[in-house]
Formats: sequence, C-alpha cells, structure tokens
Amino acid sequence: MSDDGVVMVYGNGAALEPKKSSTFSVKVGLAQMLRGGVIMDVVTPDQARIAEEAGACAVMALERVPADIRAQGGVARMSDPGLIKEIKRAVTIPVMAKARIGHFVEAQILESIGVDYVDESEVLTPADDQNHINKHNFRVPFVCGCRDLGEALRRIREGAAMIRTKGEAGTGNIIEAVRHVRSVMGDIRALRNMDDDEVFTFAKRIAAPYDLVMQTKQLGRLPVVHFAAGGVATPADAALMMQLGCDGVFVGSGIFKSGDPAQRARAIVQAVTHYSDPEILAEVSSGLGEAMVGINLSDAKVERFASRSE
Ligand SMILES: O=C(CO)[C@H](O)[C@H](O)COP(=O)(O)O
Repeated sequence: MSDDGVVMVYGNGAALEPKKSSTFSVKVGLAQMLRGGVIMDVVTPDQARIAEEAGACAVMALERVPADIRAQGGVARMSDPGLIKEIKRAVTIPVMAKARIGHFVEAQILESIGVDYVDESEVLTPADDQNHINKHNFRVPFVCGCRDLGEALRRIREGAAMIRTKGEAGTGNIIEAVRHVRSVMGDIRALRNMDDDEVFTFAKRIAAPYDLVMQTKQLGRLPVVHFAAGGVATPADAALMMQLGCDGVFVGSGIFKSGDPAQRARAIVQAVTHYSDPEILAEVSSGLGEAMVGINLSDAKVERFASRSE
C-alpha cells in the first residue's frame, strides 16, 4: 500500500507470472507510470505533437480515429509502420499502437519497430473470433479492453499488463464506459465482501482464473493499471471516469473530432488531474467550442465494437 492509500501492484506482478515469462511483472510496473494520465489517439505526427503539448502521458497511433472507422466502414487494421515511426520521432512520450484481436503478426511488427505498448483492440476489425494473442510471447507490454471483471482477468491471464474498459469507441457517448466501469468496480466490491469459500463459484460464474480472482479480492482492485476508454468527449466525462475509480483515460474521437482539439486536449488533461474539484472542472470546461456530435446508442443499428470479443 502506498502513502496515498493506493494499492501498488508492481510488486505483486510475480503472482500473476506464468513460468514461461520472466518479464510480466516488469511490464505491469511499466504501465504504472501512466497512472493519472490521458492517452490520446492520433493519426498523424502533427496530432501527436498537439497531444504531447497538451500533457498527454502517451499517444495511441492508429490509422483512423474510431468515429471515422464507424463512418467509413471497411476493415480497420494496424496502421502503416512507417507512419508509426514518424509519430515516434515526433514525440518524447510513449507511443502505443493497435493490433487486431488475435493478429499476432501485426503485434510482432509493432514490437519490431519499437512501440512502447500494443493495444489488442476491438476498435480494429478482429482477425480471430476465438483467440486473443498470447501476450506472454512478447517483450512489449499489451493493453486490452474489457466490459466486466471476468473479461479483464481473462485478458490478464493471457498476458495483458494493462486493462481499459471498452466503452463504445467513436460514439462520443459515455453511457457504455460508465456501464463497463461500474460493472468491474461493482464486482470487485462484491468480491471483497465475499467469504473465501464463495470465491470458487464466483470465479466459475465470471469465467475467470481462480488465482487472479483471489488476488483481485485481496488487492481490492484489478491487479494491473485500469484506464477507461470509449466515448469520452468532455472534461466532465473524463473526470467521471476518474471519480468512478479508474487510473486514467483514453480519448480518441472526442479530441480530434471536436472544434478545437488542442484546447480540448489540454482541458481533458486538467480534468483528469483535478477530477474531484468541480470549480476547476467548471473552469476547464468553459469556452471549449464544439464537442464531437456523437451517436445515440439506443439506435439498435449502431455496431457495438465492445461485443466483438469475450
Ligand atoms: O481503443 C481505444 C483505446 O484503446 C481508443 O483509444 C478509445 O477507445 C477511443 O475511443 P473514443 O474515440 O470514443 O474516444
């Protein structure tokens, strides 16, 4: 436990470590450095510079922001490695990049060009509808999405060193992000109050490895860093994710599909830093110009990226 009462998971990584890998706890520790930060989707070196200047703790290189993936359709893939290299040269903060679910060759390519993290992401078109990447086969740390505690712990068992709740990327609508964060946090609260004897059945019910469920119970939180993603469009949305207990946020479309990306990016960083101070939140939310338009999710025709994997 650290001074601020936060459970430090770095030293606990060894308990999650399969025999095969000697690096898992190092990857988990590396992701800790991102806590309290904002990770911004960027598609060009210029956008990466805007993100860094605004105070992003990392950027996520992808071929199109999720709102454009939705609007344009087609198969969304890993972005051009040449472009990712240019983005790496443009900034000093860590650069993440997305690989399709199950596409371990895209991940090999991203590792070979030196990205700092790979996001095995449902925002891209899945390559394998049964299997995720065996992330223990890589030196580079992975982040993966989840909608609930079981899904988070399954990804961690496969080697994810960081988790993000999925939300619904590219909608500018926070409702699914709230649902997913509340689901994870609610299950952790229920788990903490459970008798140890009940954990076997609970682990079976959420289809998660017993040892990771038990570790989560003991820590009172996910055993790796947990960010929110998908639908964050305003400083208030970002602060909401933090007040619900997340360690940081990913923002994609919400910044670069808004009227003034640089100003909105700065405001969202401030909101994450001062997430429990409504006066600062009021100040940074003022005069930001147009937010992204967004999509109403009660429309059944809207594709759910979050349901693309279990
Ligand atoms: O997939 C992501 C995180 O890995 C995206 O960065 C995130 O979900 C973006 O969503 P949005 O465009 O709604 O902000």
